[in-house]
Amino acid sequence: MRRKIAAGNWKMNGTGLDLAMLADLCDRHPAPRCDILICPPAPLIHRAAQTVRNNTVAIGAQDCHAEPSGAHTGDVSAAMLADAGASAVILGHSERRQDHGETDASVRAKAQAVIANGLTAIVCVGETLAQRDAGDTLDLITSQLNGSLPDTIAGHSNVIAYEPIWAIGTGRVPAAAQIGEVHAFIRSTLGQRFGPETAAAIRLLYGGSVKAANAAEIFSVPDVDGALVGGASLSVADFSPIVSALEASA
Ligand SMILES: O=C[C@H](O)COP(=O)(O)O
Repeated sequence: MRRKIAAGNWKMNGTGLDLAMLADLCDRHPAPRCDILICPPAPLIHRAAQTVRNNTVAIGAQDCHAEPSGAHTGDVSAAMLADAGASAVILGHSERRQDHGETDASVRAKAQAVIANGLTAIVCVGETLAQRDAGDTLDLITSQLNGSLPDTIAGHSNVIAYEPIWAIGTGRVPAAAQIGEVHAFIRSTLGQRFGPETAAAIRLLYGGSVKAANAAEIFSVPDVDGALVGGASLSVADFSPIVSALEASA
């Protein structure tokens, strides 16, 4: 049975003042029936991990370098993130693919580093509106999965987030049937490459304008094991109801 995940991606938002939200979140979900993960900006990871220490919320990062150390100014390694208290790393988010030219190959190298350091890799895939309108969604997802995932993975150490780019921060959400089609396709594609047992263990998250108002419907879709939430993860008032909706579906 896959344990569901409510993951928050703060993106480039938040300062130390915003960490109070984490204590509130822990208080509101003292014994959650799903994993709860918050990925703040890198400078906040250590303090965030201290804030939630021994509690119900895990802390993750939004990116890392593929190398363990060296002359890579401004970058941080997976080992450094683990040392700071992170237990997961988001990789290949469309904003990083767009803003920093990240490729499937670089995402794959980062995923290998993350898994080698005992962290959970959350690998993001998803199409643009033009790709969807052209009928290319499933081909694009296939090539992103093939290129971004290492050859050797364990189900429990990998999460895939399906984030249609046109749904991110726009308030537009695919129909439940569209989400279900892509998630079922991802599960089947993973099964062909890694075998049915591993594919059945990998958690598949949906991301893109998830809010309290639409969470229950999204979580009712087969093969949706949780959400990667952007804007609505910045406050307890917005995020806690999403966690509750996921707990209710678990
Ligand atoms: O990583 C999170 C996604 O990009 C979704 O962001 P959003 O919930 O603000 O649409």
